[in-house]
Amino acid sequence: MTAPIAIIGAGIAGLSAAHVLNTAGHEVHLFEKSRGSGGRMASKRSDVGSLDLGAQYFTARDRRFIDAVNQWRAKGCVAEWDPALYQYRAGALTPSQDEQPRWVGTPRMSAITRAMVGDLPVSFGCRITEAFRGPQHWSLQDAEGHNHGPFSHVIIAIPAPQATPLLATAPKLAAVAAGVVMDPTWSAALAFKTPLETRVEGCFVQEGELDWFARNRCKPGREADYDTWVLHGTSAWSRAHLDASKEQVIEQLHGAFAEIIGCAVPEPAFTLAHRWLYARPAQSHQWGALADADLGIYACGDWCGTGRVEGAWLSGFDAASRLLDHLQ
Ligand SMILES: Cc1cc2nc3c(=O)[nH]c(=O)nc-3n(C[C@H](O)[C@H](O)[C@H](O)COP(=O)(O)OP(=O)(O)OC[C@H]3O[C@@H](n4cnc5c(N)ncnc54)[C@H](O)[C@@H]3O)c2cc1C
Ligand SMILES: NC(=O)C1=CN([C@@H]2O[C@H](COP(=O)(O)OP(=O)(O)OC[C@H]3O[C@@H](n4cnc5c(N)ncnc54)[C@H](OP(=O)(O)O)[C@@H]3O)[C@@H](O)[C@H]2O)CC=C1
Repeated sequence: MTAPIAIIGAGIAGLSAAHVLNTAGHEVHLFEKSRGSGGRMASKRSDVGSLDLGAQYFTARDRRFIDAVNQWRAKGCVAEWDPALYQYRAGALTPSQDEQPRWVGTPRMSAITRAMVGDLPVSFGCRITEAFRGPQHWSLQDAEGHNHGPFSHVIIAIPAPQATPLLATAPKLAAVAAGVVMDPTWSAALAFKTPLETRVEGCFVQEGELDWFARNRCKPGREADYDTWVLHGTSAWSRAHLDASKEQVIEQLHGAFAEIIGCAVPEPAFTLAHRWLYARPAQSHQWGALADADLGIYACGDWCGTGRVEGAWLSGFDAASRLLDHLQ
């Protein structure tokens, strides 16, 4: 019997790879350090409903990804989001509608990876710390010292700085991953009992602390008891405030939002902040995925491509396709 393929990371890249391999008849096993799937597409359940603190929406430009999005739409876990878009630049907030289709998971962003997991075997709450290559097979060690294996191949689908130590057996791949810089993003959520008197539903911000903010509850399927907003700091601001307290971050981003939004902003009934240490690669790459076919180890994730949801999905697809090619 052939040993299964190990996939480390149950974000969209790891699950995209798992789907390709599973469809081709291969047994896979996923390892995920968190309690649920999704990674940076996860949603936070809170007293004011679930909040998309990471990815806000995604676009689909590649035909293969468009096909996947259409399948998710048919299953009901994705819907189009057509917000009233604005931009803020040179001190002015102006409408900035465009024709670009934008997609979100429904009823929350995490619904997509939840559907992708389906019946696949996943070990949740299991952080892999080492990957060893024996004479024939791979084995993995987790943070509690447990061993997992044997596996025929390993796909590492986690952010580059976290992937680097797991690629120690393949020094060339490790060196490439080590050279990838990933920028942080501070995310804050505010919830108001009384809706803010504004038409804005999403805003690209081109100056100051903020990069983007959106009215979370206007996305399809979201709970609507509170008027919920998600605010993202720029990479530069987030890096400069990496060690700030959550209270300081909420205060500053709330203040910046109140300056821009152009209506009265009362004290929020609920707030939270989340720091994404490895939010996005500082620059795009065109690697697709990294592979050492002789060893049977692969690395993928948004950092191998465009640094977005589509890029992560395509990278997982590419890693799995290369593995299948190498098996032939
Ligand atoms: C604040 C923010 C806003 C964003 N906005 C958008 C947007 O609007 N549109 C867009 O297209 N993209 C956006 N992105 C980017 C998008 O979310 C990512 O490109 C994409 O989700 C990355 O997917 P991934 O599978 O490569 O990585 P991840 O989602 O990071 O998945 C990796 C998974 O591996 C797990 N893991 C890590 N280390 C280990 C380990 N050692 N062992 C086991 N498991 C491990 C993690 O818990 C995680 O679940 C945003 C990202 C952030 C942070
Ligand atoms: N914060 C993070 O860590 C992080 C944020 N990411 C953001 O994800 C979206 C997705 O990018 P994508 O290319 O899929 O979407 P768009 O085509 O909607 O946006 C791309 C950039 O183009 C500018 N833009 C697009 N539409 C408009 C508009 N109607 N009015 C004004 N500007 C628009 C905008 O860039 P600038 O603010 O002008 O620099 C968009 O950012 C995207 O927002 C990323 O920033 C991805 C990964 C991590």
